[in-house]
Amino acid sequence: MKIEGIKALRGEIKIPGDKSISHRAVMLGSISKGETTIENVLLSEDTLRTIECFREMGIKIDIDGKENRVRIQGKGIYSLEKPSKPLDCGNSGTTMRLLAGILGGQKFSSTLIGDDSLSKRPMDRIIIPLTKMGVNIKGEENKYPPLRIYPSDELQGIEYELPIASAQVKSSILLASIYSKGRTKVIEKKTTRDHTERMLEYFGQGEFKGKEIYVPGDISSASFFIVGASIIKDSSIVIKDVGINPTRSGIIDVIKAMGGNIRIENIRTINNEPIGDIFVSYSPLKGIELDENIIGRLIDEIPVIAVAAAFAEGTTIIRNAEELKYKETDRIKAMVNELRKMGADIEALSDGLIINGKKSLNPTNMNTYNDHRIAMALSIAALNIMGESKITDTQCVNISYPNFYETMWEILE
Ligand SMILES: O=C(O)C1=C[C@@H](OP(=O)(O)O)[C@@H](O)[C@H](O)C1
Ligand SMILES: C=C(OP(=O)(O)O)C(=O)O
Repeated sequence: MKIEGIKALRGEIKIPGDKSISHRAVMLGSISKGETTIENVLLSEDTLRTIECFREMGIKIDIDGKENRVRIQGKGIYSLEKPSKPLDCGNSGTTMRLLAGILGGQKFSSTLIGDDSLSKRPMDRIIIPLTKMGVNIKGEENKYPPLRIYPSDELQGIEYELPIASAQVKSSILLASIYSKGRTKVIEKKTTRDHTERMLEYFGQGEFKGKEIYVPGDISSASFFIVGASIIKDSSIVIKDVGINPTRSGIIDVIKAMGGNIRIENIRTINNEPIGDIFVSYSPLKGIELDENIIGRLIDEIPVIAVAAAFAEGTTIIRNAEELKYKETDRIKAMVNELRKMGADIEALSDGLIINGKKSLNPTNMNTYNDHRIAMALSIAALNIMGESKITDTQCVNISYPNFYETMWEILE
């Protein structure tokens, strides 16, 4: 992909549906009774993996790609059928970790596999609490995929304090608790996204009934354009219908604290999730130190926050973000390597980054490490650099945002 520096980002855009909410809607729809319709669902490689896994287990799911709509014919929490082959989660950590919670309560054996990247990501974080609940789950070296899950006696609710801030671990436990006897309580010291809690409430207690769901635009996908419009002079954009759940909106707080020009209008709630329109325009940014409690509210936005920091005046410090090492790639290492190629002053910490901003950076050749967030963050940096940058392997944007480049071309001037 060749990207040249541009004058501005201008216009009104709509962002595809939230990835986390789309996964959860497909999962809960598949174990509910009756029809669930999901509007504005994200149809990307990751969410299609979740859909395929439930189809493998006998759930009828119709996809209308033109309308971004999915219809699920659910038959209840015990209606899943034994899959005839391993369930392939591809690149998607959310699919593997959340699905393991549901599969733990089934009366059949199953295996969860993933691609090279997912196969290196830690699963002991779910194996440990699920095992405490009575789930019979095994990983390679007790830690890595494939995960093998065997039927077990009735599961027991647990009280569990999350040792790491992870919505995927929390959600895996909550989904297993649907199949458990007694109460489950998950304690988190640091805020992580609460979409599972909100959606469980929306589907109702006891037996889940099929529902209509509208998925808000993904604030993580919006963040690339929020940063782009903040750093590229003369930019002014509107991003319609974005999810602004407070457990996800750390990016807005950070850009505001850096001196960004950003406001939210038309705030309303749809199926238990807040949504609004985000207005962003260019404003000179200054470096800040991120509060440790905000990290869970913007974990996937750190690569693009690093880009904002690279062009800001002064120093930005990000700590308590060791989790970045366990994503699709080591995102600390990837951002340091690639931003340095552009001439940025950036240093890796064991749990974060220190970035001294510069007025301008240089065009160069960059790698994405096949990580969608790295690809999109670097693309935004390239838009703010005079001359032509080249980025290899940008097809990985299909993991979370298949139309990313189309939208980008649409609004650049
Ligand atoms: O629950 C979710 O949908 C997600 C939680 C986060 O992962 P962790 O729970 O591993 O932090 C995030 O990075 C991922 O993109 C989606
Ligand atoms: C880490 C991510 O997703 P997952 O964990 O589902 O692979 C992400 O989308 O940035």
